[in-house]
Amino acid sequence: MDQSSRYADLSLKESDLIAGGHHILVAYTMRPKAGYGYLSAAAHFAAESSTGTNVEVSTTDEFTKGVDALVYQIDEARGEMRIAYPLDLFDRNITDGRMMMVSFLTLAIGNNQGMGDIECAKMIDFWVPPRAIQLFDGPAKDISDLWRILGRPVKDGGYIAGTIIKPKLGLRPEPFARAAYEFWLGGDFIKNDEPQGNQTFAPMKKVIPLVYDAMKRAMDETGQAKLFSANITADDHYEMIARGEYILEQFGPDADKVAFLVDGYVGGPGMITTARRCFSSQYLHYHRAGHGAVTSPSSKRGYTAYVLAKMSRLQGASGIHVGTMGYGKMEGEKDDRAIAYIIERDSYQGPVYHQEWYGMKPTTPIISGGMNALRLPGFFQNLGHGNVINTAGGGSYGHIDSPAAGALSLRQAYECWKAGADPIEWAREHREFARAFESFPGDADALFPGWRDKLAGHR
Ligand SMILES: O=C(COP(=O)(O)O)[C@H](O)[C@H](O)COP(=O)(O)O
Ligand SMILES: [Mg+2]
Repeated sequence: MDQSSRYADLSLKESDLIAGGHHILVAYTMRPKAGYGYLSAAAHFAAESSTGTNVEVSTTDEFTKGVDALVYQIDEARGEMRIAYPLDLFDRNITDGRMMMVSFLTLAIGNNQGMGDIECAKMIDFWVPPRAIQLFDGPAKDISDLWRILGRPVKDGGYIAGTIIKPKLGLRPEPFARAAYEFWLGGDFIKNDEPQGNQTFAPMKKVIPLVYDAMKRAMDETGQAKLFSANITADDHYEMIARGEYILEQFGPDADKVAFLVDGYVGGPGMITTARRCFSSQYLHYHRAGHGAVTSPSSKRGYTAYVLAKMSRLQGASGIHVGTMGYGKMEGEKDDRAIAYIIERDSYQGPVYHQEWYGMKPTTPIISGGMNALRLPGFFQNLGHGNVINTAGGGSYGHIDSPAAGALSLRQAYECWKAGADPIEWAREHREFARAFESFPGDADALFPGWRDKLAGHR
């Protein structure tokens, strides 16, 4: 059945839809299966994503048609379509009338992901009107809160040197806390790796008091504040709250130095909102492990990493992983910069839509995955600034001198970029940075050919 007379209106102008502010606009790449026309497949997609199904139903009335999603633009040659979703389609809380991300996802990237006449469809951008910006929580805390705790300027407070406790699993409580202490002697921020929680060999109620003790000792030793991002991910929201409350109680007077990490892609929007609303005084760290299943450029379905990051700001993530833009170990490209810019700026032209955030707090880009001091100067050069959290697990615990030296090498790498200095020259004056060349010789050879000769006598 061709539904294009009802679910498509190619005379609609995007500028009018934006000026009206009554729709969420979504851009997809889409290919129909062989034998299906582009517009009729797109219209069926819009029907399944809003009011319709594959046949006409007798219960439809005139009001129903007013909340149809409408295909307003197609480009068959490029395989792209754009759909306008009326705001009224989206579910609202009974408690406070607010919008929820899960409703956006069930419509805009729900049943339409498995349709018989659609070969593949992937969301590449979306635009939310001012009213929807008002109705999503947005972040409660942002990087300025961390800078304040660290005693830095609250604007452009700069690079936060972080790590992930490694090995990923298999440390018992004492070695875990020791690993934390050793990094904090040189760095600012430690996160649980995303699967670390309450394993039987490292029970949270043993680990957390030891981590707090390690933090206090590191703060005494260095005279600096330290930050810990604790994983409270759990299927059951009561369990998440129990973990969060336990951790805050244990950190007592230093509870402001605790962030909560949530595995938000595998856990879903409900987990993020549980953390956002139950612990609105804590920095909310969105870990996106698993996202590659839908965001990878090799995946022709799902949504992009840009879309994931943009959604996380609406949901209220204080920070989200944005990849390493080709400088680390995970998939990524230099122009993944957009993923950082859309969450940290108040106004940004994305791949399709220009978004205004109307003062919604920013979400920090968290740079993680195979990073070390040698890879950082190029990374900052590409991004154009260093106001990020960087967590380097292997890059810290893989430093041949110590985790503290690993942490210092990261900070020195930031300072090298900030000074506009040549990394080899910088290494002559900065020992921990120089020793990163010895620690990661494969990277050193690839990034700084001839480094051995140039640094000879300075190591
Ligand atoms: O544990 C790590 C990195 O460890 P290491 O520093 O040892 O590589 C993170 O889970 C990934 O970086 C995910 O980040 P992203 O979602 O940005 O890819
Ligand atoms: Mg990890």
